[in-house]
Order: sequence, then C-alpha cells, then structure tokens
Amino acid sequence: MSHLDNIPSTPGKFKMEKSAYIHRVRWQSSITKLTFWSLIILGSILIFFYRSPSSSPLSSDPSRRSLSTYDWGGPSWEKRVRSSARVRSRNGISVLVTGAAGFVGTHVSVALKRRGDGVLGLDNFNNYYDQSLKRDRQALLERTGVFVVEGDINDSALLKKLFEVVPFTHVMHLAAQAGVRYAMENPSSYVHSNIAGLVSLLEVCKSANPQPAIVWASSSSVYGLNTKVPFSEQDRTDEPASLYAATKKGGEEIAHSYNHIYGLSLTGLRFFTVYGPWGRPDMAYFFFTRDILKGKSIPIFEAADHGTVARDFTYIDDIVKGCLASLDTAEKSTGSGGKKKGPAQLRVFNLGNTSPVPVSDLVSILEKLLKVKAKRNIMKLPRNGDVQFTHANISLAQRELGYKPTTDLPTGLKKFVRWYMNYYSQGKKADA
Ligand SMILES: O=C(O)[C@H]1O[C@H](OP(=O)(O)OP(=O)(O)OC[C@H]2O[C@@H](n3ccc(=O)[nH]c3=O)[C@H](O)[C@@H]2O)[C@H](O)[C@@H](O)[C@@H]1O
Repeated sequence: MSHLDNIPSTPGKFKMEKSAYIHRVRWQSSITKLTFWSLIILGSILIFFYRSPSSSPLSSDPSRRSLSTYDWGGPSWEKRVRSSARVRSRNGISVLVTGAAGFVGTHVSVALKRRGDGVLGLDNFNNYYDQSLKRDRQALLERTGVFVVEGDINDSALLKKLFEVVPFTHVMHLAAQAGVRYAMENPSSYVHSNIAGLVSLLEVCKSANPQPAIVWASSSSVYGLNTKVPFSEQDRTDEPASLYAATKKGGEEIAHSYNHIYGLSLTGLRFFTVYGPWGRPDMAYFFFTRDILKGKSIPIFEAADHGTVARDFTYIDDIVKGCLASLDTAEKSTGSGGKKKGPAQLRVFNLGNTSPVPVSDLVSILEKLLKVKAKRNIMKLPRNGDVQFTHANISLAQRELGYKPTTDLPTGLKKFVRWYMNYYSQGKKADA
C-alpha cells in the first residue's frame, strides 16, 4: 500500500482513530499552514504584476485590452533611446513618435529617419488588432534604426524619463484608440487613450524644457453629421456621430487649452480614411480584401433610399507628406518651466484626398485587382457611428503646408494589394 492511499478522497472525511485532541491540533495547524502559504502565493502574484515602477497604470484599468506590464529604464535602454533619437542631418529635428508601431506611425517614423531626423518610437502594442502585424512593423522600424519603446502614453513616469534622456524638439502624437464602430463595444478604451492619454502626454510636454512642438492625429470624423461639403476647417464640429469622433473633437479642445495656458505649439491633423500597405486590419478596405479572397460575403453599407456611402480615401504616402510638412512648419512652443511666455501656434488641417469614392466602387476596384468576384451583401448603414460621406477641402493645408495628394484610389489600392499578397503569402494568417 503506497502512502498516497492514506489520503482521504474527500477532504474533511478523516478516520477518527487517534484522540480527537490530537486531530484538532493537527487540523488547526494544517489550516494555519494553508493560510500562510496562500498568503505567500497571493503576495508573489501581486508582486509579479506590480513589481517595477514602470508597470503600466493600465494594470488596474478596466479599459485595458490585454494585461501588459512594460519594462524600461537602465543604462543600455537609455543608450538605445539616445541613439535612436540622435539627429543625423543638418537642421534635423528629434521626434518622439507615439503609436510608432501603428499604421501611420510606422510610415512617418521611417520617413523621418530616412531624411536624417532623430526618431524614437513609443507604442503599447495593445491587442485591438493582430499584434503580430505591429511586431512586424516594429521589426521594420528596427531595421531602419528606430527603437520603439514599449509603454503607454498614460505612463507619465515613462514620458518624463524619455524627456530627461532626450530633449525632443517635436512630438508626433499618433497613439490613439482608432476605429469608429468599436467605440460601441469598448467605450472606455477611447477615453483612456484619446482623452486621458492625450492629457498625460501634454502634461509632460508642457513641463519639458524646452517644450516640444506637437503635431497630432485628429480625425475627419469630427465633422460628424455635417451635410455641407467639402468639409472645411471653419465648419462646425459639434455634432459627432460616434464616441470616437467625440474623443477626437475633445482632443482638439484640450489642445486649445494647453496652447492657451502653457504656450504649447499644437497642430491637429484631420485624417480622412487613410489606407495603404501595412494598414489596419479593422478597416474596410483591408478586411474586404481578406474576405473577398476567402470567398466570404462582405457587408456593404448604403444609406436610406439606396443612398451612396462614400469616403475621401487618402493614401498613406500623401498623409506622410502632410505630417512631415506639419512638423517642418511647426513653430516652437513658447513656454518654459510649465509657464507660458507668449502666444503659441495652434493649427488644425484637413488631410484628405478631395475625391470621395462610394464604398461599392472600392469593392469593384478590389475585385479587379484580386481577380475575384466579391459576394456583396448590401445592407442599411447601421446606427453604429458611421457617417454617410466624407469629403475634404484641403485648401488650407495646400496653402500652409504645400500639401498636395497625388495618389488616387485605384493606384493606392494596387500598392496595398501588392503588399497584402506578398505579406500574407509568407504563411501569416490575415485575422483582424
Ligand atoms: O477618416 C477618419 O477619420 C477615420 O477613417 C476610418 O474610419 P472609416 O472612414 O469609417 O473607415 P472604414 O472603417 O474603413 O470604413 C470605410 C467605409 O466602408 C464602410 N463599411 C465599413 C465596414 C463594413 O462592414 N461595411 C462598409 O460598407 C463604412 O461605412 C465607410 O463608409 C478609420 O477607421 C478611423 O480610425 C479614422 O479616424
């Protein structure tokens, strides 16, 4: 008989062979031991999750999408930060790019690095969409010489540290919770990233010496239910159709207040449905491509009375040019030591393509490029935050930034499809 046979199968059903007293003493000591070890294990788990000062404040935040802690700091980490942010051209700038492993962030970081600017990336690698795509973008950035620090914009200690290590002249703020429809599923993630995260970043920027100039991503969605087209920067933006749009509009007001109080130079860019290689799998052109290839039906929205739903789709390279021109024309912030010394620049620009295309035409272009007929499922535009159309007036950006989009939708989609086929032919799965 093995000693294992002495252990009762049901806890508590001990055979009373010895005196009750001895059993009671043993029983109490077992409970004490059990409590002691439970506390030790619980303590260890807590210490594991909160072990470093760099642990993300996300850990206790219900809006968090995945449990993440970030490690940063130390001499070799600082060396990498410094080296990545080192300016290598005359008159170059040093830029902190937030959301660097995102779609626009990756393209902008590469473009800046290639022209000799210092670039440091920051990204929290959340799981809103396929994280392996973000990791592959990160690998691309590493090959270009851009180090991406893993962390969240809500982590003020990390942001302060970055500004201690590098006196950034500019911040390109692209970290955000994107996507219009997802706001109904996870509203707090929009508040967390687009409102709280923005404030956390601006708080650190306002106290930095010197204060950086900030260029950041707003959205065409701030035009909301407006019917006057094309949308101009002077138009009202007080009827957002989604929480996403509301948080971007809120960001524009927050920018105004930091400019007014602290003299921060701030430029907001209203992007119009940006698409292209290394894009976002949650966007229609991307998952339409995946689903057409899979033979899955795709939902194509239409407005009431068969009204056309259209977007001013803008190719990534045009957006990158607009971002770089915004950084190059940004004036210096005027404050120091957290105090305003004089008026500072405050700008908002539309970055669109100026030629809206119906979603059904987008599908036709994809069908031709993919040589596959789509299974179209025409359905009523759901009440989920989508607007019927967008159309940018870009004359202000043209005048002030020299912004001039040059890629039409068929040309841009051709480049996207080429990238897509190449990327996913390497055994990767195109899951959102
Ligand atoms: O311009 C912007 O500011 C916004 O552009 C996009 O938002 P959206 O234009 O809605 O882009 P998609 O989600 O790719 O949708 C494109 C078009 O396809 C339509 N659509 C979308 C999904 C679907 O299943 N079916 C469908 O017909 C939408 O109604 C829309 O007209 C981005 O997702 C936002 O993050 C960005 O801020």
